[in-house]
Amino acid sequence: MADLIFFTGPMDCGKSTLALQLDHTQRVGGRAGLLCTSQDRSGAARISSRLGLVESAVEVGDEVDLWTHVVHALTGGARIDYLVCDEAQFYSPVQIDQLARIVDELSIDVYAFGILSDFRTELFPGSKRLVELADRIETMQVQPLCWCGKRATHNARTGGGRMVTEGSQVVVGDTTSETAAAGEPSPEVGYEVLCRRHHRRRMNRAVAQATLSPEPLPFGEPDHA
Ligand SMILES: Nc1ncnc2c1ncn2[C@@H]1O[C@H](COP(=O)(O)OP(=O)(O)O)[C@@H](O)[C@H]1O
Ligand SMILES: Cc1cn([C@H]2C[C@H](O)[C@@H](COP(=O)(O)O)O2)c(=O)[nH]c1=O
Repeated sequence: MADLIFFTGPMDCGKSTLALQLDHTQRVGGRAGLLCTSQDRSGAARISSRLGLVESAVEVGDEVDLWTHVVHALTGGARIDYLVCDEAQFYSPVQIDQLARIVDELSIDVYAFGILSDFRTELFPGSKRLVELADRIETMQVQPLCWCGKRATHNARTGGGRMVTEGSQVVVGDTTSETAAAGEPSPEVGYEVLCRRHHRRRMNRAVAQATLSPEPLPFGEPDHA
């Protein structure tokens, strides 16, 4: 029996990497898949992981009917055993319903990957529908950390280095934690993953660095004896 599985976690936790690993493993095992994405950071119709893996994919724009697309492909002679759907938070609820229909009526597995909530902590409509319809929800094993060391559960949007709480739900962009940690200038719009406490306090890494007093330095060298 086919399944609709939603793999979710904050930005930068390895979703696209797992999507491509899963596709590779299934193909090596003799199954045929269809890769789909929506508004990948690379700007092209592809699934791209920060680890460097890249594969071309069907771009799921608003106008795409996933049910019709898959039925046309099958009647044209293609074999499809599974779908890998990255950036699924950007799919419309109607498209998520089409994915569920593909699972139930065509017995094709659908592996969807995406973030649950936006920079204001509100659910993306596509993710909400996935939570409602999925056979299973899988939480990612790699857990990014907030600057404080706690597990990062929330996505923050930054502008000029500070957290912003207003704006369009969709603004494609990348995480800036590495550039921030290296003291490089912040881009116009970036993202940073934070624990809930620091998301609520709007305290991202740059703000914390600017406002928190430095830890007192220990006296002398540590004693390793
Ligand atoms: N140089 C690196 N070495 C090892 N792992 C890395 C490196 N750069 C990025 N990663 C891993 O890649 C993950 C991001 O992968 P990606 O699939 O792009 O995430 P997502 O799709 O969830 O945003 C990071 O959490 C980290 O574990
Ligand atoms: C929080 C949030 C994110 N986005 C965008 C930014 C990225 O392009 C993707 C997430 O990609 P990832 O593979 O999970 O890193 O979503 C957005 O448009 N709006 C938001 O609020």
